[in-house]
Amino acid sequence: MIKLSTSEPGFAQAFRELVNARREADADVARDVRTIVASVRDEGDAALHAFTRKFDKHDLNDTGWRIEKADCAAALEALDPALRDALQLAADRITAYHEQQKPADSDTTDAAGVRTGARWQAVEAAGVYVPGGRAAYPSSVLMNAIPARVAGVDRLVMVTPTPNGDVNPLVLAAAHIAGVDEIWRIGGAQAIAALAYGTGRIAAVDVITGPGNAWVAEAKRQLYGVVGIDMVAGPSEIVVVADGRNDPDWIAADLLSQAEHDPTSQSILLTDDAIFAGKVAAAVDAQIGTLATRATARQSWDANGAIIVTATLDEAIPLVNKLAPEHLELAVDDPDALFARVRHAGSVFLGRMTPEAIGDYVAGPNHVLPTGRRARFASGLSVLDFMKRTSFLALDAAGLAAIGPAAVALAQAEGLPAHAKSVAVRLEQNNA
Ligand SMILES: NC(=O)c1ccc[n+]([C@@H]2O[C@H](COP(=O)([O-])OP(=O)(O)OC[C@H]3O[C@@H](n4cnc5c(N)ncnc54)[C@H](O)[C@@H]3O)[C@@H](O)[C@H]2O)c1
Ligand SMILES: N[C@H](CO)Cc1c[nH]c[nH+]1
Ligand SMILES: [Zn+2]
Repeated sequence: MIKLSTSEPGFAQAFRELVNARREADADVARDVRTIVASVRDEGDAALHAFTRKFDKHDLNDTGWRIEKADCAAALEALDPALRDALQLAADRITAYHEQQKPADSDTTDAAGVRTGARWQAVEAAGVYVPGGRAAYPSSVLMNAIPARVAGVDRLVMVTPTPNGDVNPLVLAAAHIAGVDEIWRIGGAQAIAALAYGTGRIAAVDVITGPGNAWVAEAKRQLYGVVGIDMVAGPSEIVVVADGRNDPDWIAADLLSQAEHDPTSQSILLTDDAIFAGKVAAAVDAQIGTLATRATARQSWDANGAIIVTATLDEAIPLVNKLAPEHLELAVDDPDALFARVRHAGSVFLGRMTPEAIGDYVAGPNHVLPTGRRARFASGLSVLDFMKRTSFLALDAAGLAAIGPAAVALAQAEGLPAHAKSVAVRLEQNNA
């Protein structure tokens, strides 16, 4: 963990280095992903079989390639009732939030008599990636699959690695609640390539969504264009802006909640209180050893964690905008005052009683969010990621007479006579 203070002379340079540090795909990951993607494209299921044996340590021919719907129904049935209720509460809240995102079609006729509009439709097939390497993510099943269902996707395919052949029943139960159609026991870059190109067993999809580690994120990036993607959602991140009136233990827990995801995760505290900063650092060290995930959290905190002391909390916000974090907590009395000045963040958690983890599971907004400063230009997963828009237009003779001559003039100026003619012939007939 690095400690910085805006009052120190070397701050600008040190902060630049923090912002520009590459935690995700390095050159080796990009190269390895290219090899994996090419193998799956050329060898299909044989490559999936080999990579699954290598990375997930099981033989798909023994464990089975697919998880059947009946297994998911049985997993839900067998679930501890409290967990079943928790999953259902999460699913209901996520559904309600995402229902509000459904876009409206438009169809208007303007003053020139020209009818224009747009019609939204779901993609036919969507593939959702549910991480499963270090931890199983039933919550990510709901966060991916529910928006797809709300959008109206016809075929919803889920891929998730099952390391050593072990299946997490909660993941299956969540898939049942969310209405997933197909589940394949594959992960990593090979799973993304299989969804993009299709293999003998797995039919290709139109869009792939979901978070994952560096190999998953890089595969999505490389395959964008062959297939649609939501965004690049890699290792988790959190920035907490907190004043000295917070309980250091609470803030330390918030920082560790994202550090425990991945050694390349990043947790950063910004505070205007140097004494509080020291207390949080001590609380992180005290708590880390108590976590079952301590090895991962320790690596993440040591390598990528930061505590930055600012002169005022106002001074923290431009720094937040440079970091463009996946998650931003504003643990202050008047979070809206700071929030008004936040331009770049995937999701913002307002006030002392809104820990980021509540958004990971049950609040309703999506937890699949842009990482690696991509919140500058990307947004969290939504119903729109599973839909596309077709525009349409209709003119009658009067409408064409009103705007056609301008089209002819522009076509001629572009040196495209066939364009000009296709409009002009109709205008001439109108005038005849
Ligand atoms: N941004 C978000 O919205 C969000 C949400 C949830 C989770 N996450 C992130 O998802 C990630 C989950 O990572 P995970 O590892 O637990 O699961 P994962 O499913 O993303 O990755 C596991 C797969 O990675 C591949 N892999 C592992 N080592 C490899 C290597 N050396 N070479 C090639 N491929 C390799 C394997 O194929 C394996 O199946 C974490 O980084 C977490 O922070 C992000
Ligand atoms: N924090 C992750 C997104 O970065 C999502 C998640 C799932 N489970 C726990 N957390
Ligand atoms: Zn999380």
